Amino acid sequence: MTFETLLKGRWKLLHKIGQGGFGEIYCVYDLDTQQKAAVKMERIDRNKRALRLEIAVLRKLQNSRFSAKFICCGRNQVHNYLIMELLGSNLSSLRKKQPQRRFSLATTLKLGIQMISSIEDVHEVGFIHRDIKASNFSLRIPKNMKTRNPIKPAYCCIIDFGLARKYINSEGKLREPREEVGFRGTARYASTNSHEGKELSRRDDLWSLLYLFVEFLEGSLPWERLKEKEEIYKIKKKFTNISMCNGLPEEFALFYKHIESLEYEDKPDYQYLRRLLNTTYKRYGYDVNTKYDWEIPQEDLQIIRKSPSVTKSFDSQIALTGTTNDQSRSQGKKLVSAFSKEYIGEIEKMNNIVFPKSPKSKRSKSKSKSQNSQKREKKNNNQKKSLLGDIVNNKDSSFDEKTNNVREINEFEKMMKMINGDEKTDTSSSLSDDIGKCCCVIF
Ligand SMILES: Nc1ncnc2c1ncn2[C@@H]1O[C@H](COP(=O)(O)OP(=O)(O)OP(=O)(O)O)[C@@H](O)[C@H]1O
Repeated sequence: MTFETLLKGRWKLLHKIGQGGFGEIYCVYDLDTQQKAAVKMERIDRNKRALRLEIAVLRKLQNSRFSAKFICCGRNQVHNYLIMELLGSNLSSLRKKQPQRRFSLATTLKLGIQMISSIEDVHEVGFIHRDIKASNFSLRIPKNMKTRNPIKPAYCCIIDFGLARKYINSEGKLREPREEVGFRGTARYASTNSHEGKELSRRDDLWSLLYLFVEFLEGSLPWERLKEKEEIYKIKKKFTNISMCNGLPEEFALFYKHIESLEYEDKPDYQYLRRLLNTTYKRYGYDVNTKYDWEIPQEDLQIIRKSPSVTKSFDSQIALTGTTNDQSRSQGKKLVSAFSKEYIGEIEKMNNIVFPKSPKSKRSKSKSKSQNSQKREKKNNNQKKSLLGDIVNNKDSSFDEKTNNVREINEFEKMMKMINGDEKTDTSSSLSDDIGKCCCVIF
């Protein structure tokens, strides 16, 4: 290492825990208190300096439950550095470790409520974060939550203020928006205002948060595979409307409506947004005992891992928590991922490409069938099964008498041909496959 490994003669550098565009994060050991901490280091010779701003914001946030504790800052020959409370995993890496890379509804809501509060606290001290994304939220290590202070520190903390901007002046008044502003933030989560070079305000942090919720619940964002800002913008623009909340509990649409109604100067109603998530949480039967996904034992997680959508994750939570509320169960069924399918099609169209279909998309396709069509399919399959039974038992029965469905007749004729050896059996449409499908539906 090119820098001294003992900072201020007290903090010993242990190992690297993070790397971002602005600096490197290391775990350090405090020789005085024998506690671990985190240090963010920024090279002095860097053109862009962000650490100073970061330190300023972090210091202002010291009364917030949702911020890492500031310890000290300093500088050596090579680096400026900030020493702060050591936090745990960030939400991006946690999500990626979950089955299908998504959080359950319960975990999303629990985190979401804290994330709203953490953003509110940043706004309260006069800054907009401008880079809201999952890797900028980290969990507090549980032992750091023990405190004599009556206000218990929160579990989820907001970090990284390198792109923050003051939106109020020294008199506490809103700063005039600039005419033209360069893009700020991370393309995947940036609001459309940011793509359009507009001055960002409090509402834009919440737009990014809404994208994050969709990503948490769906496992990805519709523009996930796009790299170019302009392309991401085109898709966002097309779909940044209420339909992005399709398949999510209706409170997310209300969340959407609220932030959509906000102008540059408006203060968001954070309390209302928290209440929305809290209402969803209760409506689905979750309570204080509902665990975060990473607290659920591996064997129980297997149930969730098998599930193709949020609906199933939700059902698994019910199974795990023992809640048998029929109403909330049926509401949970509404949580289907119509959203992603719609977007993937659009991205393919715009870019003239076809993404390989994953098993998941096939599953969600079948899942999106309405109950009626599922019933119809079951009835048809029953007919098919009884017909097959008739064939096997050599009963004299004509398919026309059983059903008028032309598709079924075609399938039946195909089967007859195969039985009579007129048509080659292939893996895509074999009689055994058809029988297999019938069995799947019936058993
Ligand atoms: N106090 C902390 N304790 C533990 N880990 C931390 C701490 N601060 C940051 N990290 C980890 O380091 C990663 C990068 O930190 P941070 O986002 O502050 O750096 P950055 O250079 O601004 O990153 P980016 O360019 O991605 O915005 C975080 O995602 C987090 O996992």
